[in-house]
Amino acid sequence: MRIEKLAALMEERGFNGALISPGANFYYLTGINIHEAGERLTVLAVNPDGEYHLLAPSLYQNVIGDFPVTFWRDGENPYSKLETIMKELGIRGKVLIENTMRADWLIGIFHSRNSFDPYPLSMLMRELRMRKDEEELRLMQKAAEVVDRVFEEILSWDIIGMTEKELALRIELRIRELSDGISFEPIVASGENGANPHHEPGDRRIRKGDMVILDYGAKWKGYCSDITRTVAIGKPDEKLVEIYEIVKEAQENAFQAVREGIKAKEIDRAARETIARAGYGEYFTHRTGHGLGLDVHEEPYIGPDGEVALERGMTFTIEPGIYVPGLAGVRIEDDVVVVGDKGERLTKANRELIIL
Ligand SMILES: CSCC[C@H](N)C(=O)N1CCC[C@H]1C(=O)O
Repeated sequence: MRIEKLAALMEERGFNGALISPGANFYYLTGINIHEAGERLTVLAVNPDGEYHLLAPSLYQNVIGDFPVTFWRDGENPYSKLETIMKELGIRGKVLIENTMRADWLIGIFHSRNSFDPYPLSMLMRELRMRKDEEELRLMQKAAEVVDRVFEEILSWDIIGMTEKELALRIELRIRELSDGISFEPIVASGENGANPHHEPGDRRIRKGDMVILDYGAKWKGYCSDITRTVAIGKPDEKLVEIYEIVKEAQENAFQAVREGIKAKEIDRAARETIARAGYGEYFTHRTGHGLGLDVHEEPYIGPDGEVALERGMTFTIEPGIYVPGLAGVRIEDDVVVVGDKGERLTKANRELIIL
């Protein structure tokens, strides 16, 4: 069981407990999906002996099932109940805290039981979650198939004249129809807006001569996919074709570098050197990729500082880009898994320059 694996690591590293709020780690450890806990305190407490107990709001009574739990009702003070749970499990001293726990919960916990020294839970969870097992890979493959299918469908839509917002909404709707939901809000960046890698779709209408970056992802039973393709609207300018081909080559070179044992930064280097050699180094303004799983951004990060040595079952994106202010952006992204002496693409949509 995953909670036992966490407890064993806690014991080995000298931690006396862990406090885990809803999110990817909580779901990974319990299989329970707490949707929208919001301000209502919800915490899983685990000790190094492998004992655990959940504190949850009573409105989740019908979601939690057969799990050791104390419920609290609106109007009660949940912090004193959590204090009791922590005392019973002997949680004090070096305690791991979910990195994304809300600050108001943290403050409440500190005030009711301040006898602990906090450490980020990610220190241990990254070791458990970075390598995916067969079942996780199967779910990630399903999430990847959804985004490949959506790309095929986009190619048949009449997108000239649509605003970025309209196209993003249509992509989101289609992802939601085919999967358990989006892994992040789709990015549609047309023309000069493409120079912002995280552009928020706006009212600009897609028109002839544009390069359009489409970056979106689906979720399948919690697991994420994340794909980017850049398409041309009408015959593109020669410079844009040149940029497209450089990004495609950088993405391929990084993919070819994937193998067990190599450090993440070597994958980044393969992409970065390709773009720098072509004279566009200053226009590649982000890391080459990021780990992918229950979170859309997780370890291992594929950047110039990536010291993680790749292992079989690790999953991440490879997504170099070139962003020229005032002109356009091009990014090509696939989801990849390490399978031994090579990588395998989970996303397989056409990477050639497509002119719509
Ligand atoms: C979660 S929003 C961004 C999704 C996108 N695919 C992405 O991860 N990136 C776009 C530019 C770089 C990269 C990132 O590291 O944010």
